[in-house]
Amino acid sequence: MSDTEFYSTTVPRADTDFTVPKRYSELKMIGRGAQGIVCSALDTQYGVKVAIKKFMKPFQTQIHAKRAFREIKLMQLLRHRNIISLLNLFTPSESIDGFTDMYVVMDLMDANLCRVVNTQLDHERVSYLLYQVLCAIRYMHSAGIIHRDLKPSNIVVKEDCSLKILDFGLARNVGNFMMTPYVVTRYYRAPEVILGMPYDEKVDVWASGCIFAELIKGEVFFPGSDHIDQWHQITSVLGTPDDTFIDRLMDTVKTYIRSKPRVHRPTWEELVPDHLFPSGGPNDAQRTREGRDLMSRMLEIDPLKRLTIDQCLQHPYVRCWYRQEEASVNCPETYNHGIDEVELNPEQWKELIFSEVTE
Ligand SMILES: O=C(Nc1cccc(-c2n[nH]c3ccc(-c4nc[nH]n4)cc23)c1)c1ccco1
Repeated sequence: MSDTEFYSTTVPRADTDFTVPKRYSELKMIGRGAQGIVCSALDTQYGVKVAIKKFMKPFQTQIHAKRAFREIKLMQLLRHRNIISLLNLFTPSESIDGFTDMYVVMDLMDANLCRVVNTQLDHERVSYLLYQVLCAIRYMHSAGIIHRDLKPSNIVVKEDCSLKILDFGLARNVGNFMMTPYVVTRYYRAPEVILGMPYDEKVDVWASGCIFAELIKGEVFFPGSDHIDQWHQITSVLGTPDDTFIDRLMDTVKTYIRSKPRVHRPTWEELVPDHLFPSGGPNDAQRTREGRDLMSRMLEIDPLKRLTIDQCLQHPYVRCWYRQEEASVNCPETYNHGIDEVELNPEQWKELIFSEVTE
């Protein structure tokens, strides 16, 4: 197998050790994801800092295996400055019999967007962060991928305000059933997903709009406690949608919504008043008007009325950042969703993932 020299090191605070090639040193724990533990490290071969994520027995269950395999395939397929990239992939196991752990090496960023949403950001930073989210999502759509689970915890940033999307959301046919103790965050789920309607790329525009509103408001815009409450939050803030949308719903849902008292539609000046936006800059008043306008067109309950990603990128609030190489570049290949539908047993997943890691 590989002629790489490995060494084992216990990472402070992490309840597991990392067995990695000697080129990686100074491992420090930085986070714990649903699939495994993440460390920062120094890649002495290039003199750069990297993030290393350890997947423990990624083939143990169908859900873990499918998600791990999909994540690797997508990181290999998607090459965009606003999407986390795969720098290295390895396992210390010499043979498939001993194969247990897999390690993924990625760009190291400075923080999760969760850490940033409740800080006071000026229009320049807010619009630049939003622009980068839109570029990443547009690029994923060009590869035939709809994220469906975009949220601040899946986004990482650097001091210079550069941003990368961390993961690739949910596979098409996977519901949001997860046995792990992690709570599924639904605050960013589009109305059509909550109401079980057919959905398309517009679901990612909704999520981006929710993240934008959170950056401005400093707190979650639609904090639903569960599925039904998520719908209540949305309608209590935006008002009951008009009949053109409700008529397209399934009868049971239509009856339910019509059974509720109609909520009046507030103005967007009432929803996000000026004082929530950055002020004090020379053209902040103009930027606030542009920002509120874009937000209102992203957070349209009816996906048919909601802006497309390309229309968002052309909006004055973010158009100032527009550059072809990131805002209109397309992924040269489309993702083969067949991978998401394949059902394998743990032994088959183990072989498939091992071959992917060692090829
Ligand atoms: O904490 C620091 N950085 C930090 C903070 C939060 C995320 C990342 C991060 N960068 N790259 C990644 C790739 C994957 C993940 C991931 N988290 C779950 N799953 N995957 C996370 C990252 C990095 C730090 C301290 C000193 C210098 O940086």
